[in-house]
Amino acid sequence: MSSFDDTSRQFLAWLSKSGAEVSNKIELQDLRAQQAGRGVVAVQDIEEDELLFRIPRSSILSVENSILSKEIPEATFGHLGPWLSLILVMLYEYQNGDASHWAPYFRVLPEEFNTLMFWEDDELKELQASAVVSKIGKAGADDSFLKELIPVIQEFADIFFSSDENASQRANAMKKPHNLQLMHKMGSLIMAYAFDVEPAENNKEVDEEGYVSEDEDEALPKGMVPLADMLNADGDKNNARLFYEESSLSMKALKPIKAGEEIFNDYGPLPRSDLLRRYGYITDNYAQYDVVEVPFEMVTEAVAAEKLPNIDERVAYLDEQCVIDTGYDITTTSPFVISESVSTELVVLIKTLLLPEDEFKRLKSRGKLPKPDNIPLQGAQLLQAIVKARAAQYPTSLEEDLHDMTMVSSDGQYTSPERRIAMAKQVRIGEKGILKGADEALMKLVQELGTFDRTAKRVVEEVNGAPRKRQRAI
Ligand SMILES: C[S@@+](CC[C@H](N)C(=O)[O-])C[C@H]1O[C@@H](n2cnc3c(N)ncnc32)[C@H](O)[C@@H]1O
Repeated sequence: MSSFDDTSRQFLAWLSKSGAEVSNKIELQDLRAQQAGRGVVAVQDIEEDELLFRIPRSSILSVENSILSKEIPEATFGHLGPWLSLILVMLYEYQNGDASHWAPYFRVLPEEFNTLMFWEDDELKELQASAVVSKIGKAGADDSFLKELIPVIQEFADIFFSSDENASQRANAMKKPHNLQLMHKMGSLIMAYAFDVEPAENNKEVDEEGYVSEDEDEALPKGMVPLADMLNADGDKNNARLFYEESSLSMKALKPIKAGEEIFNDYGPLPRSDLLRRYGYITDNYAQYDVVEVPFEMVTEAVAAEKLPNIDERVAYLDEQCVIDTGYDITTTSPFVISESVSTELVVLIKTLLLPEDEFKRLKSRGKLPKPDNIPLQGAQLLQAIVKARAAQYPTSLEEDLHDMTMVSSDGQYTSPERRIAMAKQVRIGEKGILKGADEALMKLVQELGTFDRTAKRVVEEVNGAPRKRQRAI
């Protein structure tokens, strides 16, 4: 048995000693040949709703369960927030080595990551103009480690380093690059592995009609749930879900699963760019969620070229109406249909900026906005100019990328530059494909709107799409 399998076995033994129940119809398998680390696979047929495993709440690696939370004031954790609090606890448990209750769990967690946080600059460059590059947030994370997390470790050094006589030096050394890197690793583990853990007791107030009050600001505590986080995900292949019970968390089958099939969780409908940022892998099954973000500035730049009147007043009004955002999404649909692919806000923004002055004043006086359908000729032209400008931000064309296509190979090193570059290329090909589809459809629409006649009406409806069902108030 390889040491990889040995580590899995020891982890499972630790888990059942901690009170977990694991069905003998599943196995934790070595999926490294598919570059997927470990994964959970059915070894016998499983029925819908069948229990796959049950993990006691006490096995969750969380702030609540760590002894650190008995030693450090609650207010300190409150101040740090769920994310940094869990990083603090994980650092503490990790540096405790074999003395930590979660030592066998740490041994199955990865040490190497393909998430964008760990990419070299020349690897990130391969993502070209993808908006995801600006969302990695490495500098921001470093800043919170230095300004928020390390001061807590320094303040409670004796507790954190369990009365080591060098505790304060060790706390000061947390600023060193290798320790900041360790914090990033813990942060990446949380991003790719942790669950938002629903509390055992539902303390939410129930109103007279029996509805539970939802406080949107109330962030659920994060927790690392052993084994539940060994499930991979692959787009729509989700076939299991974690259910929160009073003293345990149960993973159950959502549908019948055949022996030999992998058991998949649901990481959400993420575009491949975000999947790469948060989870460090991509599969074709996420291509359906790809998206291109058009920055707001790109819209104002295109509008500036049109020399339209009174832009500032209109932008201020649109801001009041919550239409102004940092960016707007264009998504993938085949064929491209404006009403489904272009963000409603972007269409409303363009239509408002193009309104004749008296029409704008009339809508504004009634606190209304134009409908997000039936974009006029000038709007379609403007949108096409924006799409072209966005595509021009990528230094290579879609055709060049497709000509020199490197597939994401499952051979070789997991974190090799070749693998990362191939994944980046897939992301940018997806984004350029969306822009190409949008450009072609808008070109058709512009031509038809330019020479509008009865037959053209059909084409216009095809590309514009049917009127939106749920529209913003007008
Ligand atoms: C919650 S963990 C799942 C367990 C993980 N495979 C392991 O060995 O620790 C999420 C990580 O698993 C990997 N992963 C998940 N689904 C995958 C898939 N379909 N293909 C390849 N890797 C996948 C990615 O590295 C991701 O960051």
